[in-house]
Amino acid sequence: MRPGKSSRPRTRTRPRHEDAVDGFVIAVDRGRYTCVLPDAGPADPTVTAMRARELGRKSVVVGDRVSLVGDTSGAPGALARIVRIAERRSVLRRTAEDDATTAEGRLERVVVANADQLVIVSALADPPPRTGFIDRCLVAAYDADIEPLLCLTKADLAGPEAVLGYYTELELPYVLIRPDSDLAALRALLAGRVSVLVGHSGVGKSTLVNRLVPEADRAVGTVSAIGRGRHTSTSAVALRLPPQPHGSSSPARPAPGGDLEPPETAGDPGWIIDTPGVRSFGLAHVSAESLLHGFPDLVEATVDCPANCQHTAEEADCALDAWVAAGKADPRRLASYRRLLASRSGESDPREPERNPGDPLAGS
Ligand SMILES: Nc1nc2c(ncn2[C@@H]2O[C@H](COP(=O)(O)OP(=O)(O)OP(=O)(O)O)[C@@H](O)[C@H]2O)c(=O)[nH]1
Ligand SMILES: [Zn+2]
Repeated sequence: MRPGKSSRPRTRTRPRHEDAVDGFVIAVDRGRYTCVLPDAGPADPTVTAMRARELGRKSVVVGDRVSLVGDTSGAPGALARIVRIAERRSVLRRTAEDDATTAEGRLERVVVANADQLVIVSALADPPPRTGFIDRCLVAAYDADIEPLLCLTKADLAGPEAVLGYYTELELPYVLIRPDSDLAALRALLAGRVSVLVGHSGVGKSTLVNRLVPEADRAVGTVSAIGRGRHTSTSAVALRLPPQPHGSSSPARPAPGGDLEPPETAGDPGWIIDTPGVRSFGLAHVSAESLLHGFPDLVEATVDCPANCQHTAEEADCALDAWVAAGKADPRRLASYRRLLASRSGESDPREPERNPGDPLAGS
């Protein structure tokens, strides 16, 4: 051993990567991972990386915090290697279907790692809001331990009363978006956080993303694409929100939906993750118990249920029926919960066309 050199043992087969740098995965495309380094500004190059073999079968998804070795210069053609994935703060999952007894239902996908917030984008008209879809998203959010935010678009076409009435008991935070609305309240709720946007085709998600991040240039009214003129993709992509002029990123007014205070963010405008391929949230990975947590307005009732109550309509003594009959929750909420319960056990529901697997880019 040469003096002056580190005495730490080095194995030839497993380098320890103490020189690794931190990266944040912003896009995944055919085995190539686009990462940003923590101190990089918007103008700095991104780093393209591949997985190191030592990761085994662990998948790397958008939102992952990783350790990078190799060429992290971001120069054209440079390729780094991902050697570690940091422990995830949250994991947003979906299955292709609801029924865990089918092959598709068992195919569980991690959509995004480390998100703080799930922004459920729903139009108030054209297409009409689908509370079944929103309820699904809420289940996925609570299951992943991610805070939901209801983002109601096309507020110029219809009022939010019906949707908000349905969620009265939940005190869901929400924002209303119209073409001319100033996005300060939404930006305040996005600041300092990583927020995932989900929504059906046509709800105005791409329009909203383009307003929030003009340089993202997401295709509007057609299939969504990553970047300018590139192939279309169904995978998620993280976009850095632009810094706001001083003062406007933390308005004094709270979100109209509740008492949610914007977090103290030291000027970090946050990140949004667009998910063009996610048109539905199959919930086969969510236990019946966790499913109920997507319905906090119903949870309390179930303490009066008989032991092992499945809470289905067939359960004669399920306390949920009395709870709703007594006016303590909206009957439509119970119906929605039971629809999800039923679809998990393989019963199809004609009222929920979003469950039909198909081409997610078909725009239907
Ligand atoms: N009236 C009204 N129309 C809107 C609003 N936001 C978006 N639109 C229109 O709604 C249509 C769909 O918008 P998109 O942004 O493409 O919707 P999307 O959710 O991204 O749907 P995909 O492109 O299929 O992913 C477009 O014609 C938009 O111009 C809004 O706030 N009000
Ligand atoms: Zn019950």
